Amino acid sequence: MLSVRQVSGGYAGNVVLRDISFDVKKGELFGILGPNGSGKTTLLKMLSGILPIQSGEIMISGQKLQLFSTKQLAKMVAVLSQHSSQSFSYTVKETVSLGRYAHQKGFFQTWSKEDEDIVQRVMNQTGISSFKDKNIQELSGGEKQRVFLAQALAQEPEIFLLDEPTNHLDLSYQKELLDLLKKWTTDNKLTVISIFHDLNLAGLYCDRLLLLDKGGVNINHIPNEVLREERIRDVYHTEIQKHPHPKVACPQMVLLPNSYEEVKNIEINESMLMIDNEIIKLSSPMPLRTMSSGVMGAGTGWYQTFINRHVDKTYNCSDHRMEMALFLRSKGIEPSETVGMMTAVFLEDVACHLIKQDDFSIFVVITAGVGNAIDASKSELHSLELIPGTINTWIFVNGELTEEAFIQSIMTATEAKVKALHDLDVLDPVTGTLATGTSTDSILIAATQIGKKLEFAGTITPLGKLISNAVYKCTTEAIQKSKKRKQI
Ligand SMILES: Nc1ncnc2c1ncn2[C@@H]1O[C@H](COP(=O)(O)OP(=O)(O)OP(=O)(O)O)[C@@H](O)[C@H]1O
Repeated sequence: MLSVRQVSGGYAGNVVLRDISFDVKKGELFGILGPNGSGKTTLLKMLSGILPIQSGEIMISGQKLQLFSTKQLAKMVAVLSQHSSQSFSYTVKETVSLGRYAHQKGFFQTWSKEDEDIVQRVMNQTGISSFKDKNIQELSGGEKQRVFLAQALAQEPEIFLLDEPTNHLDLSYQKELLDLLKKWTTDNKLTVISIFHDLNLAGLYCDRLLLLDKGGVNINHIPNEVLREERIRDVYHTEIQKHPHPKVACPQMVLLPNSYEEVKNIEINESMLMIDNEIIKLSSPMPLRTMSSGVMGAGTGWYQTFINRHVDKTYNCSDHRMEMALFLRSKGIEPSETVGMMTAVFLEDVACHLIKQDDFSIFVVITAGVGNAIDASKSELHSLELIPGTINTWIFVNGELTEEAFIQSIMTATEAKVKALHDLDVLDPVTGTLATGTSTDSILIAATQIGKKLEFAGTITPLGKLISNAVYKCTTEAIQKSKKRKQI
């Protein structure tokens, strides 16, 4: 659809862009990124024909941009610039209707039913019909932005060029505008080329991204390749971290504020633990990064309070999450800031252990009942009935874990737990074979994310060795305590 070949140019005496080449396919949503002054707006001006290029070639549908007449270009290419809002004193509908100019035919240009229908439709789509008779000067920045968007859409262009279209728009209109553009690219094969400052919106909506740096192309690729931590850090000169979006397969970047570096080193240890008949509670002085399978706070997150709650063997509740949330609230604990687990084990039989290395440490807290023990290799022989007896494993790491290390910590802890069960000869009551766990075990890995960077947690790594050691010891001790209680 659009082809840019070795284009250079800028302003009198100031070459801003050098040797830019890229192609945009019909129906693509193509994002242009880059730091302030990298040449994004200059490039967009060149694509729209406002700014002549000094060398190279811009082709639209196989024809050189310079060979289009103004009217032909206006039919083909619509532009929503950053400064569209410096407007004349027209009503909203009049402003939108101006978008039809290039489509009007003959010397006495007449307003057709088609023109009217299109104007009505785009006003509905952009949510501006309700104030169509208002003077545009009376609108807010976001409302004006939507009016100019409607004007551009009324043009029914094949290519739509936008300079930071979400500027001035609140969260819901940002989403609506981009959803609408995306829909137009898929339904009507509209080609959208847009400048973005918000890397996350670009990552969410664009098919491809062009990253400009100091007037040149750094990369032109799919969002996942462009939005790489090292690349964005180098081009934007700022600390940033990449995360997967929780719902869709799109990259997201988060900024790291400077205050993040200033948090003092703290150690999660036994002094933060409180144990009574009802709960084991660990209150951290700051939120910890977690990965867990708790009833509350499952998955990944940041949590400050950790609860292991004793419930009766007969505990049965159709909505145990809701019941747990009510229970926590009754104790003055905020459920949204809490990782919560349940166990029928007597809480005084908990085993905990702090192990230190030179520059990091871990604190492990385990309760273990094995009435529900199961051999994972023969689990198909079990019915779904849940018998009380659960191993709840908490591992607090005073250090900074990578994503790999979080997952490896879970693997290492599980291996150490299985070995403890084997060495204690814990049997699956249904199969009579050695148990590998219980059917309701839960795990929590919680890290301060300050101090020593711990990249890996496999069994042979420094962190893995500590986890293996502490989990094996604590699981063994907790099972022995709970077995002893049963014998009494
Ligand atoms: N009209 C102009 N005349 C001369 N130089 C200009 C003009 N407009 C922009 N420039 C210069 O061209 C360079 C690129 O500007 P441009 O507006 O294209 O950057 P940008 O990437 O869009 O930046 P921003 O993110 O700040 O909008 C800058 O150094 C700027 O000072």
